[in-house]
Amino acid sequence: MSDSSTKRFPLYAKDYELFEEVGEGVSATVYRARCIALNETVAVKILDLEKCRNDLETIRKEVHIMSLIDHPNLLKSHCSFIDGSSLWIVMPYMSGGSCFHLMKSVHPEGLEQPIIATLLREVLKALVYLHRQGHIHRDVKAGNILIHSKGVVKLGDFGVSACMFDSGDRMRTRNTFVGTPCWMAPEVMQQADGYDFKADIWSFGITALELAHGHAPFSKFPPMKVLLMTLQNAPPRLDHERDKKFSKSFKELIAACLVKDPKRRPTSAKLLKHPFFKHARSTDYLSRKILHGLSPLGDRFRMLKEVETALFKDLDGDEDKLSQHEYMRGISAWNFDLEDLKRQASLVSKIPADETCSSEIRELNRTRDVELDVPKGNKMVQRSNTLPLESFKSLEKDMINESNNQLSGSLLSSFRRKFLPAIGYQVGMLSDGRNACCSSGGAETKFALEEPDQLQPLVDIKQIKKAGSEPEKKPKNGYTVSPANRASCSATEILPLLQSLLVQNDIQRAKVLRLIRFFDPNAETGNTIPKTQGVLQMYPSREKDLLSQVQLLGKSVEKLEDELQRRKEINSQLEQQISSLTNLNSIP
Ligand SMILES: Nc1ncnc2c1ncn2[C@@H]1O[C@H](COP(=O)(O)OP(=O)(O)OP(=O)(O)O)[C@@H](O)[C@H]1O
Repeated sequence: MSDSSTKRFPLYAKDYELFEEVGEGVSATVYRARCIALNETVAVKILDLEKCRNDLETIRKEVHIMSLIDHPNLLKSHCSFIDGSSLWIVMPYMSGGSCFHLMKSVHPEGLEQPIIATLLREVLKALVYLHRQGHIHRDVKAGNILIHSKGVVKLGDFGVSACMFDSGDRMRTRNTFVGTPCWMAPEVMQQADGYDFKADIWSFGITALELAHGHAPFSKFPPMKVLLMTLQNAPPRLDHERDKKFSKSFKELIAACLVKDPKRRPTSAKLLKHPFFKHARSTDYLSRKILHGLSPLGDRFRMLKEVETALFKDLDGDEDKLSQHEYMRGISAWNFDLEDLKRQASLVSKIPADETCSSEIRELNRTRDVELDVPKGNKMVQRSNTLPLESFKSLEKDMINESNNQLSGSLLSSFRRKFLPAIGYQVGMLSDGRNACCSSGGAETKFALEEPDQLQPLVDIKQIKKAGSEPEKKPKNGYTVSPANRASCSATEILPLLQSLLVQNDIQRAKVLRLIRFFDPNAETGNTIPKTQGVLQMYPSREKDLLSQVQLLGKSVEKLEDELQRRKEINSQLEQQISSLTNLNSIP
């Protein structure tokens, strides 16, 4: 790689010749390209700002960090600029691609120890530098470790990084729920106050396991399950039997990183001195061992995309498949809406603390505040009915899978929401036309539109699994309590969940009405929800973009109406079951 630090890269799209696609993120596509004036091969990451999931500040930050960093193991941008409605980031071309893609295409079972040690050492050097500069990367994973044909390793993607020295709003983003769940540290999931560099050390440990096995721990599970498993299970490890080929020092390195209490994790600088890195070799070794003989990055990327398309042809409605799909693509789209998450969790646990709440329910509510295997002093272990962990802990294991599926589904909805164009973007930034990116950050005019997906109900007890050997019968609505189950399920366990279902219709309804009022503050909503067509007809002269938003919204309202109907049916069945359970419970 030639030293490009002194070169001036042009700031116009016409000065670059784009070739094949070599990578893809949520809102960006990466191309191999040539800078015509300098006759240099580069990578150009093009973000479609109209489709962008991030707000301008986030993008501005990524570009800013990429232009400022100066370390051989960090992917620095040559330049960036806006072309039409796209942001172009020009950077060194890493012809080996990412470790994630490398494993997916050539090493599905993972890499050999000396290769892992070499890769991790380089990544760790990048982290030492970043942490010294006060940055937390927050998305360390194989997908963001890029390799050049000469074996040079660089950590990229600063889309969700945060600065420890930020104040005000920027500081708050340090405490937000971003990253990719499989790699996310427990304290990040729990929104611990002011989590720090050590979050990267956890992700680093997970990345080490990912490189060893070819996939990250829990990668086959949907996001909510990953959250639960990370929080509740013992940290993942290299296995004694399965991972015999790896040294004791590797196992120790992973164990040192994957400690739930961040204070007990080593710093990046200390970790760099770990005996495991004695297994590391030169970067030449990397190029000989893993890059030699590989087909060009574009071909590998195209093949992976074809496999992915064949595997995930029909994603509609299948949340588990969608989850796997996003994992396969290796994207960092999992920046959930935390408020969504809390609201959803509160639906699981929120039990009316008023007269409608029986003493049994109150007792359950009190006893569900179970302390889990999480660092002391953390918010999540405090008594609360609105944070997720208590809620899930309080559910019977048999029930938890079902309700988790529902919750993760909703998180994915949250995730899908990021794809919807932000109207504010189109108005605020793109009308300016060409702008040097670093100076464009102030143009944000995004407004908060509560997206339709947010309205999806969360908690649905699809079924209570059978106890004993009685065959399970699933009625159409998916909820059944067989006589044997009734005997094993206490009313105190079931009633809170049933009650939470009862309040959901009202919540959904209120949200639909709010959305209608958003589009027409004067709308006569009363007790009736107008049909979708009605909403569209209200705005015949609005711009195309707004119309497509309304159409999207309309579809969701229709879905919601169906859902409301379905829930009404479930509710009436549940009421019957509540009364039969109450009767059962009253039998001495
Ligand atoms: N400089 C580069 N050289 C070669 N390939 C690259 C380069 N930068 C990125 N890629 C490829 O493109 C993919 C997407 O890039 P990147 O992760 O920066 O996009 P993103 O939209 O930020 O993704 P994410 O969804 O992970 O946030 C990477 O995983 C990598 O495979």
